[in-house]
Amino acid sequence: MTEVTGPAPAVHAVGLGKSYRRGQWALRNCGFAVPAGRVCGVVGPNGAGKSTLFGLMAHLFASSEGELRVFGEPAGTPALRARIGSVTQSRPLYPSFTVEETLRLGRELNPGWDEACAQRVIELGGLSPRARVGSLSGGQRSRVALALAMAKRPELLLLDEPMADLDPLARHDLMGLLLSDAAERGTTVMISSHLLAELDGAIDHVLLVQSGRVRLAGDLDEILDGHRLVTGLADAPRPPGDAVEWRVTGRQVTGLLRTDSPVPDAWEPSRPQLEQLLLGYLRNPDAPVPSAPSACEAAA
Ligand SMILES: Nc1ncnc2c1ncn2[C@@H]1O[C@H](COP(=O)(O)OP(=O)(O)OP(=O)(O)O)[C@@H](O)[C@H]1O
Repeated sequence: MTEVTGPAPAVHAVGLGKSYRRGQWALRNCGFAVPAGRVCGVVGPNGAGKSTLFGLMAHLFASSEGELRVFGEPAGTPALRARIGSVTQSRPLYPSFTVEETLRLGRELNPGWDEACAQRVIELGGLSPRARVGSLSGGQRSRVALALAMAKRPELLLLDEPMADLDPLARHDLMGLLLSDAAERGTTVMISSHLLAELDGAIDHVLLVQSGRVRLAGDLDEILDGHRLVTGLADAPRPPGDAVEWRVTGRQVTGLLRTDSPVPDAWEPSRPQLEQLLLGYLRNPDAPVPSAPSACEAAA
């Protein structure tokens, strides 16, 4: 269980689980807390349970067990609806509406609507306001979905692979806009992506979901500081610390260790990059994980 003191976290899960079919758990016994104002990257392989977690946070469906609180309130209360903006993987939009009509709907449904923000996101992509949503490309529809979610001015922005079908320049521009906007307003952002390099430098909190478990959760700097990437010769005695993985390349060995202690002189230590850390854990689903808040049972 995660003990949390001080102001309520933006998202707090305790023993959270979701089963779509009896006996099959998409998520099980997940515990984590994301403080308000953070940009949290949600990463993990296909089928890990990320979208399920986003669905629970947005209360698209209810959990099967455990507790999920958003800003201290149980997920799904009517009051939370106005405080959460969400882009789901399916990007549900009305295909017969034009871009302009879609934004008008957003404006009418959301009291805190920020028209300038919506227009900025749309114009950055050069979209015609009169284009029908059904005639847009996947990336253009993603942009409309993102404009709706951002212009709502939510306190928590849930973005499930929002940039997946955008071209590299559009991704770069929109990520910049999203991050500067979130920093200015103190918005909590939860964003999933398979592009780990894209998250590097953008997130300050991380949630690694694998096989329905949360394997790593916490402040990104603290997690990186708690690991060492070490390089040495294959026959050198291995340094102490829990090894996430060892990889041999010729006579050289590289290890990812869970330790913040100095390593013996025979080993060249460095702080891992985000991608190196996450790939290490993803390649080694049975590697030891840091104890406590994030620990959860394997999905059945
Ligand atoms: N509506 C559903 N009905 C039944 N099973 C589902 C449903 N949605 C997801 N699942 C199952 O739950 C598990 C987690 O799926 P989820 O979509 O949450 O993974 P994900 O991490 O978002 O994957 P991806 O990276 O491919 O988007 C998978 O085994 C999936 O088959």
